[in-house]
Amino acid sequence: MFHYHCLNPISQVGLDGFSSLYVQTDNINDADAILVRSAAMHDLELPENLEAVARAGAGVNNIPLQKYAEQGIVVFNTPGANANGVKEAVLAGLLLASRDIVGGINWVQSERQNDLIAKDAEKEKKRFAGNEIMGKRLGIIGLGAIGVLVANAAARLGMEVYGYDPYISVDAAWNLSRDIRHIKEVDEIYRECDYITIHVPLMDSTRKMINKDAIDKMKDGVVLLNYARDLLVDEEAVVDALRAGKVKRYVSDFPNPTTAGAKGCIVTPHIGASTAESEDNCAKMAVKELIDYLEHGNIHHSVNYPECDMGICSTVCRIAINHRNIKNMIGQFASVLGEADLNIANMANQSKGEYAYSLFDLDTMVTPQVIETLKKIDGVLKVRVLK
Ligand SMILES: NC(=O)C1=CN([C@@H]2O[C@H](COP(=O)(O)OP(=O)(O)OC[C@H]3O[C@@H](n4cnc5c(N)ncnc54)[C@H](O)[C@@H]3O)[C@@H](O)[C@H]2O)C=CC1
Ligand SMILES: O=C(O)C(=O)COP(=O)(O)O
Repeated sequence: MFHYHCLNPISQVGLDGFSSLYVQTDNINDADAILVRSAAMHDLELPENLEAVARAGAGVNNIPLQKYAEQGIVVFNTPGANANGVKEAVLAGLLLASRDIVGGINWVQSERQNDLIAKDAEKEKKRFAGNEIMGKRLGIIGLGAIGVLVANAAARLGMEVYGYDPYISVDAAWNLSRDIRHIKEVDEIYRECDYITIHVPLMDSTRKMINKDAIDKMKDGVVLLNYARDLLVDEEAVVDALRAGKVKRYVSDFPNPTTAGAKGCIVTPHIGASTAESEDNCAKMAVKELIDYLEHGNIHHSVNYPECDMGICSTVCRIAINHRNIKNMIGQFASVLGEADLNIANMANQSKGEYAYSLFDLDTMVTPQVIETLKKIDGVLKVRVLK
């Protein structure tokens, strides 16, 4: 029996993927697994039995990945599962920044008692006039799951799309329309584009990457869109640039005291992935990842441990070991198992950065003493026995 705890509301369609082996608990301290969306986990006291965390979404800046890896806790996310939801929100952002749709709607609301509204609308509408996006140049920084969808959709709407991503994955490159211009220096995006949208993860290396220097290089009247994370942008600098007329509009999905209400900012309350479809997709993928890890020890889409898959165990038992990526670990595991007269039928070992993961399928049941010996090896962070 496994217990899971939800730190945020998680779509029931996804949770229905858990079998009767799983019970939802309100007490986080009972949890073997946690499902989370954007709740901040940095200061959270960790439950003792916690094996895994699944982020039903893409961004993992709310989770202390290294600290969890140190404790052998595998953190998953759900790559691409909410990308279409965000893509559609970005398309809305492009249009909201180009046409004063919100101003127009507000005017109609304010005039709702006016019997002459139809006639007055024809007089007033020039105040809400805008421009079209067709033919304009859109720069996309970050061509992952979301950036690629935005690029292809914008190209289909007639925009000239420039894409920049020095670390683009092979899959993303295959999915990118051939109409997208491959940009190798981000400055070219700053220099040439009428609209710039950012789709990179928040990490130390990307924090405030859109700063005053970058804005100074941009075209006058540029529109910036940020559906990724507010901390990627120096928003004080953006507000100054809006005041100076350098930036025309800043569209963001992350309200904070700097941007909420600031002139020229169009801010939504982090709703990029808040669609029924995205919420269901993320929850379904997260639940699948947890089940495969808790029951079979397989790791898919982890952000702090390597991919590792040995399918379903067809021998007597499987041992899963989370450990440091240092030399002679496999040698030590094999000698402990050999000395205990246990034959390794199948094994896998994968590493990612400082951490590694090993699976051993054995022909005989392992004893608690052998598990204790494995746990004592320097560099071992967690040992589990699975059937
Ligand atoms: N507003 C919302 O509700 C949502 C926001 N997000 C945010 O969007 C971000 C991106 O999401 P996905 O596209 O799904 O992630 P992804 O991991 O598929 O793509 C990120 C891309 O950024 C690229 N990248 C990393 N550093 C870069 C740099 N310095 N310059 C250019 N490219 C760089 C990577 O190579 C990768 O291709 C997430 O990390 C999250 O913060 C994601 C989903 C929903
Ligand atoms: O997936 C992401 O990175 C998001 O920002 C979506 O966050 P949410 O699940 O809507 O709280």
